[in-house]
Amino acid sequence: MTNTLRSERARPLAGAARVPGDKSISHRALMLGALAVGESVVGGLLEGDDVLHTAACLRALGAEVTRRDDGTWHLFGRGVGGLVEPADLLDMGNSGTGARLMMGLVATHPFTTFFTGDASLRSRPMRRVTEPLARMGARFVTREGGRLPLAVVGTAQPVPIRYELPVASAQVKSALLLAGLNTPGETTVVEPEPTRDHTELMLRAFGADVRVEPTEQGGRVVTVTGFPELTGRRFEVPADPSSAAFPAVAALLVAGSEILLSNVGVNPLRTGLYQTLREMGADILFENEREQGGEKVADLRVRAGRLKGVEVPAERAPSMIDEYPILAIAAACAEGTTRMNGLAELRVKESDRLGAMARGLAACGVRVEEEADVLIVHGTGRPPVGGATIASKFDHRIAMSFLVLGMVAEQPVVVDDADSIGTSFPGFVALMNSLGAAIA
Ligand SMILES: O=C(O)C1=C[C@@H](OP(=O)(O)O)[C@@H](O)[C@H](O)C1
Ligand SMILES: C=C(OP(=O)(O)O)C(=O)O
Repeated sequence: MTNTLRSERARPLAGAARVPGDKSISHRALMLGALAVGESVVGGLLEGDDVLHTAACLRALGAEVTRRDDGTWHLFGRGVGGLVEPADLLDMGNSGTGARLMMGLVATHPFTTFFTGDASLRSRPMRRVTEPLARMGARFVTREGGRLPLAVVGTAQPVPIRYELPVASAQVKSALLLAGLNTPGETTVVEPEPTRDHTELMLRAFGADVRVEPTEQGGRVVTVTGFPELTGRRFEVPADPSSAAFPAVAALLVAGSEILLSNVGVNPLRTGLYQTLREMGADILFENEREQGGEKVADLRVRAGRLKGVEVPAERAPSMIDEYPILAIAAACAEGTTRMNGLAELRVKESDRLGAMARGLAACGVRVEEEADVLIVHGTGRPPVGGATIASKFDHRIAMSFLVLGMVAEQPVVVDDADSIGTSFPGFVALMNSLGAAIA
């Protein structure tokens, strides 16, 4: 049976909440803990399905990964190059990050690994990682289109490469840096625009030598030196700014709201949504800004207010790539037109998010235009009609975005299958309802 959810008009949102741990950082903390020598302890880990799949895969690769009753995760790693051949397929579930980073990890180990995932992940492009990893010496057996299921035949004699990313992707960059750990010499990735740098920051914290230099065109050159001695450490995962986006936008849209979201990661390469919302006139404060384990965090205070449409430049996409669905909801309630540029990558996420937002908003009475890589939303400054049932296509961000729309729309919004929310935001419904939503 599918888990249908219905979101009705909310009362003004009030109170404080802490959204779950950052998904990107959680994957990386487990992976580096599995490569480090000695014990690593991770607090605040996201216990969503995507990250739990990564934990299970690392166990299959020989690392000791356990959860204690106090909620901390304890890892005893195998040392760089010490992973062992898994006895079965690795199922990455719904997770593009898990699949692509893990493929990098095993590509420079001398054994064979078989990867699969759910229907959504099996439709996503993998050539973007197999192509550069093949240059390092790994071989791949893939289906038509280079999609999962696929086999990685890892190389015993990896060669370091310098690779220019054709698309800005933190996942591809990270896959290559992780492959570079068990490779002699220096592995270099050139990114056309800066993307989230959690891998670089965490590699350094675990003891690796990582150099980052700007390019003249505004990109970055990232270099990792092979065979570092990674040492186990304690790590506290901040709350996920991509998850905080849902209660934050809900509080902006429901009149009379004021909420506080604590301990949210505000790495500048992740905060494009908050910058855009401020340009739309939103009242969002980053209070008590501080640093935690090499990452910036803050408490977000959000107050409701009127928003106006804006143009979002394509260069901002990497810093808010997962936030366009919820931004489109804010745009639908704003006064005037919002034009979001440079969205080609949205077509290859858990679903075609550009198409899904355009169709869902139109069904809720919003005037939208969809181009190949542009979404244009015409807001009227009044709440949309709503009243539609949205096909979420097992995409967590589509499901959560339309449940937020239901909180302000004239008529309730129904999401046909909300199980996907557990991939990134377990406890979403309870948290939103504790603030004032009516989702059931
Ligand atoms: O590196 C990461 O943790 C992520 C990178 C982004 O993907 P791309 O690298 O495909 O842009 C993002 O969409 C994903 O949710 C998480
Ligand atoms: C795109 C996302 O994740 P992934 O690529 O890891 O599946 C996301 O969380 O929005």
